[in-house]
Amino acid sequence: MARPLIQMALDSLDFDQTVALADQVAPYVDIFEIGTPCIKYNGVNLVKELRNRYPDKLLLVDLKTMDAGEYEAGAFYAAGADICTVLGVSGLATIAGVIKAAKAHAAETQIDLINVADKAECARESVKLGAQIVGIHTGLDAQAAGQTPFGDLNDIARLGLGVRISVAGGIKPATVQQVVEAGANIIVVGAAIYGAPSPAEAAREIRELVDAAAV
Ligand SMILES: O=C([C@H](O)CO)[C@H](O)[C@H](O)COP(=O)(O)O
Repeated sequence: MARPLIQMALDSLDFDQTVALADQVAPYVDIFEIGTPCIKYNGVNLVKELRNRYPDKLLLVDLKTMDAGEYEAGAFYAAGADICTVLGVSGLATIAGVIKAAKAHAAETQIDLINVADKAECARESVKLGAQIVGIHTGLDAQAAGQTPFGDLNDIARLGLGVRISVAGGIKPATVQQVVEAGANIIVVGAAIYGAPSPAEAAREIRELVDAAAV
């Protein structure tokens, strides 16, 4: 099995805390995600800072774009994003716009299936348009209401779409093996790392568990 990637969700609003957290966990993660609240608060300057600091890491900007796809995402790809996210619920025109912006910068697009009613159909159509990553995502509010991403991950993995599948939504050490075995190629972890007494130690543990599960 190919080694799944670990994506660190940087969900603080504070610019300096975000950069400091990235520095702590960098040895153990493959992708830095600038989370949606964080990118809204800090904008392209944070993309540029992390790009300059970590030229060799993948950088995902969790825009969750809902409209004006090409226009909104273009600025973030230009600032150094490798991947931007667009909401599946935005519709195919917006998704196509983000994909167009990504192609212009030799970058990638992730569809976020959060709150999409027919996730299989949305994933299929998005992949046809050229999206490279399908994101299964139980957001923070849905998590607080007791939801998890595991059922959706199994359903989407079974489709065999031939693109990478990302999973997000409360992933922690106890659930890493389950999501790797279900076919996730990108494991997103936020609170389980940034909320731990030692984020670096928590990230190291996740790295070991992901690598062990993928053998
Ligand atoms: O995308 C996220 C959320 O919607 C806020 O933007 C989180 O980054 C994602 O859910 C991962 O964080 P955890 O669920 O805390 O692991």
